Amino acid sequence: MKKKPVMGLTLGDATGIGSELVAKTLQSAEIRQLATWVVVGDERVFQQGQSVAGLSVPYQKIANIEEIDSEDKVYLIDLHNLSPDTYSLGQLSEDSGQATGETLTYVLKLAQQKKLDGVVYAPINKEALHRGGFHFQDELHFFASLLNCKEGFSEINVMGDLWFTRITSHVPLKQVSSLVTKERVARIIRFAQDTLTSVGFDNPKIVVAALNPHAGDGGLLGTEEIDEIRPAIVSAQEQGINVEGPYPADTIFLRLKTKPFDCLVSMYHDQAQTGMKLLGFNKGITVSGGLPVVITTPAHGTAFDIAGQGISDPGATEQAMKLAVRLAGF
Ligand SMILES: NC(=O)C1=CN([C@@H]2O[C@H](COP(=O)(O)OP(=O)(O)OC[C@H]3O[C@@H](n4cnc5c(N)ncnc54)[C@H](O)[C@@H]3O)[C@@H](O)[C@H]2O)C=CC1
Ligand SMILES: NCC(=O)COP(=O)(O)O
Repeated sequence: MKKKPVMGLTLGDATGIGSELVAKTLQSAEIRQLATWVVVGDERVFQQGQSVAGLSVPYQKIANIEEIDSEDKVYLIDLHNLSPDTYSLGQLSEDSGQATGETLTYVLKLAQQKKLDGVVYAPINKEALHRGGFHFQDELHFFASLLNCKEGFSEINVMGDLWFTRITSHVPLKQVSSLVTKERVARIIRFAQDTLTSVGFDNPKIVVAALNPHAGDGGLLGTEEIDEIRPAIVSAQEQGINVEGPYPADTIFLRLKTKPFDCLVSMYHDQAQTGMKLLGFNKGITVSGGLPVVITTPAHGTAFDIAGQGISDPGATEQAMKLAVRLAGF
């Protein structure tokens, strides 16, 4: 039995803060002893990250995963697919997006073959990934396609003991209302229940946000609560799920302060992400939930405005690494 998991760690979009974050996190002895970390990406990008962070990470370069000879080293698989001469930090690059997609493909295939116990990716840029030739609405759909998953997946955010998931995610706001259906709400409530149970929650308490101002005010301000959300909640309650709502979204974080819910189901991306990120920008994690491979990432993005300055906070990436190890069963 292995004492430590073998975890893939990608550098994210090279134009952002990803390689700097990877260098900073691997500087921590606590993080290094958690797993055998296998950095996958271009060595020159990794070196750029170390230089921006002002530190040097000891690692052993290997040609493939079979060359790992110790649980206690950091390894690098150099894909040699992106030279820092071809992009500028803080500026979107198609080349970098293409390398990001190639790197994630490589690392997910290793995980699919059980040669990695999980994957942590430093922040990527969705637009660059798309322009680089990976035509998916977001990385979750890209991962699902690579792993041959058609349904049953969704983003999950984790902030300490509080979990979040969403009825809609990376879609234009004008599509949200049509996607808030009874079936979808019921499915995501069930997804939240199953996810939290699988990580050890006993009878998790789930709260569901409304879509409209003041939960629609009896239909005056919108009818999705009456027609779609409430019936889905009632149906979930009848199946024994400990779920409440819909509650007005503008005060739902206040409710979380006074009543200890375990999971908030929101209707659209910014509804919960805004509050979640305010709770601790340096702690939030995103999990690609419902896939056969453990995949985590920090909840923040590529931060082009500070790329190359060495001031990025590695806290959320460290949390993503710790959670990935836990989800991998170690
Ligand atoms: N983990 C991932 O792969 C994620 C990727 N993204 C992608 O990142 C790109 C940029 O997204 P934005 O909405 O601009 O959000 P962002 O999170 O990149 O930046 C928002 C603000 O937070 C600051 N910030 C972010 N991370 C920080 C850190 N570790 N330390 C200090 N300050 C930090 C930035 O400087 C900026 O002012 C988009 O393409 C988005 O899709 C967004 C969230 C997660
Ligand atoms: N890459 C994960 C991701 O995009 C999650 O962040 P968010 O866009 O949902 O805030």
